[in-house]
Amino acid sequence: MRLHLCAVGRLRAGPERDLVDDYLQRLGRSGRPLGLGPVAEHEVEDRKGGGMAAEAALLARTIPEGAALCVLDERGRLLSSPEFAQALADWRDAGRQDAAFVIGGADGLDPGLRARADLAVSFGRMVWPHMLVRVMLAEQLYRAATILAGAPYHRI
Ligand SMILES: C[S@@+](CC[C@H](N)C(=O)[O-])C[C@H]1O[C@@H](n2cnc3c(N)ncnc32)[C@H](O)[C@@H]1O
Repeated sequence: MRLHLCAVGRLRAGPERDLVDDYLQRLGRSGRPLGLGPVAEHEVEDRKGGGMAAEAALLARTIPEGAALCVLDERGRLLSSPEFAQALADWRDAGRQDAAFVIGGADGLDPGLRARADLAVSFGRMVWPHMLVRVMLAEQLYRAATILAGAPYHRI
């Protein structure tokens, strides 16, 4: 199952970029034997001030047809890392070819896109900047792969 990180906004060179690159590289290696990956990042930017709806239209173009859709949203479900890993395994085992993980922009995610999601995941009730959410998502995807592989990275 191919994995897609779809985000509003560009992650410029810096510590967050380095962390995302590191976790995605590790995910690429750990995920391959599990049938998870490759991982692709898609960044969109609406320069015309069209708001959430315009961003949703740009994001929608990056989400492959039939992909399992997971949105990141502070109003979403609070999952443990093993529960998140299980969601990935369930989509893979159900024969999904793609899974897309979507991070919104400054105003959040368009309600229509949120309504389409198979899963809305919250990293807590506080609002995080989109670039930190991308780092945390990359780490949780890598952690999920290690959990599914039975590797010792996730110790609890
Ligand atoms: C700066 S936040 C936007 C917050 C916006 N006020 C809202 O209502 O969604 C940018 C994006 O980061 C993600 N995000 C921020 N905090 C989050 C959290 N606690 N859990 C999951 N995703 C979060 C969401 O995808 C959000 O659209």
